[in-house]
Amino acid sequence: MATRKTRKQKQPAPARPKDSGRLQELRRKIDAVDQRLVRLLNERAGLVVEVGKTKRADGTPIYAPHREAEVLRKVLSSNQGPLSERALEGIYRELMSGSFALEQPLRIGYLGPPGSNSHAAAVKQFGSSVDYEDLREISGVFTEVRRGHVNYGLVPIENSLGGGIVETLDAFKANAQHISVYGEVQIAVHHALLANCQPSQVRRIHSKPEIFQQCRNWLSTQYPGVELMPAASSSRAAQIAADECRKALEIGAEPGAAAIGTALAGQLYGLNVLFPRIEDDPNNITRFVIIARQNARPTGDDKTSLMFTTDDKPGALVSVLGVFQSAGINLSHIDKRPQGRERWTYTFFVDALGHRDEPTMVAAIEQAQTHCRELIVLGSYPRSRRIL
Ligand SMILES: O=C(O)C(=O)C[C@]1(C(=O)O)C=C[C@@H](O)C=C1
Repeated sequence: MATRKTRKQKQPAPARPKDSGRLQELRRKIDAVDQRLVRLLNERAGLVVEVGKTKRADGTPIYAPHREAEVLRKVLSSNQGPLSERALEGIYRELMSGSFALEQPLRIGYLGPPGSNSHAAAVKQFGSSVDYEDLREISGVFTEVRRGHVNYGLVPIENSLGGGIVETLDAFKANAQHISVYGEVQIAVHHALLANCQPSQVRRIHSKPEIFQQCRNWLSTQYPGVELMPAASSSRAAQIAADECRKALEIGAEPGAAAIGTALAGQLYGLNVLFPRIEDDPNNITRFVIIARQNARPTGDDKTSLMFTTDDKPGALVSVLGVFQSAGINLSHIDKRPQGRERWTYTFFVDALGHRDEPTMVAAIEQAQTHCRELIVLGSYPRSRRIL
């Protein structure tokens, strides 16, 4: 019997509700504004091209944090809304990222691989029009800046929960004569538990030691006794955990490896987010510094980072700090690392509010030096007040 082909009836496409006349009119207006915006953006870009020529002719650094701070201050203070400050700042950061491409392409080194918190901070600060180089160690970021293989580097310096990042402080000790702090960036940091197994199957968690510290309470409640494996960065930890899972599956074993890292690292290396936001403090912030081979100019709202070792005598540290107190200079950060050559002597790291070119700061540094074996100004740079 001949089968009768049932002919598919062509269904009429569901009627799309027509945009109202009002919506069409508003969109026409937006299109007209966009045309004006593009003209204005290119007028700005034309000026930036000229700035680039001038800078290249006289050797002025292309990235100018003091000028960026000024641009953002002026733009944000003239903003009457309804656009939020955050949205406007994001637009301007991306605009200035585009400026680098017009003036001279920039290369930024950070602690990788991609998907790390350093990567997130670098992209928030430098936008999408620069080149990035992911480096394996914090010390490697210093080396590459020093050698000129990258124009700038971005390294974590302290976390609001866990304190100082020892590798960065030690790298400053090793490179202080050649590297300047050129800027700072603060970002909100959220950690996720990433794995390819059920939560109850996790046997081993990889991450950066500082991150274990930032999730200490959560880990001790959820995973007491689980093996914590240190890695150079959280994104490296995600790569390692993903590799271990793959190998376990290949031999038919249970994939018990997990990592603590960003949700982006999970996506990049093929791990699921088992638990998001496991940091003990929901307002977890990490401060990064931008390192360079040049000094940043004053803006009127700056910080100066200093590194010093004191004389081995009672009250030496108090004397140094007292100099800043007497000068009315606020200190926003203090940290210490073993000095390395003599036991129980320390290298101190201090951030003072003000620029190294300001007369009160010049005098205070000179006076502080009299109480130190060695004092090095690591750099002055615009103070960052916003969390990106
Ligand atoms: O004014 C400069 O020095 C510029 O290079 C221009 C510009 C900008 O787009 O406004 C771009 C990059 C700098 O870091 C600062 C500002």
